[in-house]
Amino acid sequence: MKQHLTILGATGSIGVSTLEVLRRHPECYEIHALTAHRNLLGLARQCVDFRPRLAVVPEAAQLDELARILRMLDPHCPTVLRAGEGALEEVASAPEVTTVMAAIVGAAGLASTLAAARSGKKILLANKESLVMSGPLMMQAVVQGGACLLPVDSEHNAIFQCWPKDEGGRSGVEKVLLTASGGPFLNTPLQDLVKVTPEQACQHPKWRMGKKISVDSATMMNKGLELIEACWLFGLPPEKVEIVIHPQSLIHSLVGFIDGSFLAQLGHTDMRIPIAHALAYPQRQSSGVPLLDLTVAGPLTFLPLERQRFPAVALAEQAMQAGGTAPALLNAANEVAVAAFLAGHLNFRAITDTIAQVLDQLPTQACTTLEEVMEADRRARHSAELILSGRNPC
Ligand SMILES: NC(=O)C1=CN([C@@H]2O[C@H](COP(=O)(O)OP(=O)(O)OC[C@H]3O[C@@H](n4cnc5c(N)ncnc54)[C@H](OP(=O)(O)O)[C@@H]3O)[C@@H](O)[C@H]2O)C=CC1
Ligand SMILES: CC(=O)[C@@H](O)[C@H](O)COP(=O)(O)O
Ligand SMILES: [Mn+2]
Repeated sequence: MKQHLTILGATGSIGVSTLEVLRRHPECYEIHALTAHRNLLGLARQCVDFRPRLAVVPEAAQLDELARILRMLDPHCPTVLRAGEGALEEVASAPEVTTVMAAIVGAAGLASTLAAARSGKKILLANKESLVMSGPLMMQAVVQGGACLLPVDSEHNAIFQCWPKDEGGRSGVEKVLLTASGGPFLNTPLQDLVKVTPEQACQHPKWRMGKKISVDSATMMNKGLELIEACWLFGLPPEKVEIVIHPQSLIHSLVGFIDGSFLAQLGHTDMRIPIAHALAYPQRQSSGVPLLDLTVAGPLTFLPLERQRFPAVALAEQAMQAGGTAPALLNAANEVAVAAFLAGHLNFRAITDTIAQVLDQLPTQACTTLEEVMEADRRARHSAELILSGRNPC
């Protein structure tokens, strides 16, 4: 039976890789909807190529321009255009949709991912921020909605592939080893980190990704978010998730067992592998990526995490331990600080300093609803913006 897909964030790095995998298997997939934010030309081209039933943008004011571009590229394209926040949730939960690729970046993806969970979809989760912000709420929505949450993030997809398949689902697991490349500044002298540029921070040594996640990899907030993501996906306390630096990024993560075995997943640094895996699960399908030739891969090296260089990891661990709104505050402060860094308004080191200040200033509260999570998100953004504008937040 064909899967009917909505791709949230179709114009991004993950969205484009997803479409490349789908193109290989036209007999298996039908595209219900593609969504984008600013890249209207990219979205229109995808509509011409893939003929989704719907194309969605966040703002009604963008619709005329999108329609004009689409008419110019292909006057006969049958895709219907929609706009508005509600439209994202609608295409994530429509009854005819079986599968949702959650690949919007940041908190903007939360409501639509949650809608997919509540309506029982197969969710391919790239948008880690939505799970970080709303852990218990999202996991409860998955269970109550009868959804199937499959990790696409390369590390979590690797862990999922190595995870025991017994009934309870965790027999004999001692810990999880989350591999980290170390990012572009693994060997940069610490005193030089204040002057690194957004261009340098976005030059990830192993992966081509969107700008926000690239900066997160450089500060290693990406690994902090992934630690929280792993705790929710696999039901682990943070102390069972260990981060190890693996600069080659060929082992995507490992599961360690009480008998002394490690299971690891290896492959090229190409997101089509975890995307193809999650799409076809529990079957396998070709991704377009060949197997790694181990005789030419070179040595695989591992180093302990240098905590002084990457203070973001401790901030994420503290937020996970604190629970409640703390991970949402962490995520929102990070999004504001990364955007300020990318805009040239903040030095690289000040990203984590800003997040630490926000977490110090705002109390952690219990939260059980989407509205409470979004309120925490708003408070942290406000607080971070006041800090960045040099005013004293109250
Ligand atoms: N890239 C990768 O290899 C990996 C990414 N991830 C995660 O996947 C997610 C996507 O990352 P990536 O593809 O790199 O990011 P990109 O920046 O490349 O793409 C982001 C996508 O989200 C859309 N978008 C951005 N803001 C909004 C908004 N406010 N409302 C609706 N849509 C929006 C963008 O639209 P437009 O382009 O039209 O503006 C684009 O389609 C992130 O959560 C990231 O952490 C996880 C593992 C690996
Ligand atoms: C491809 C992927 O999953 C990214 O999250 C990647 O892991 C980033 O690399 P590092 O965060 O390890 O630098
Ligand atoms: Mn990852």
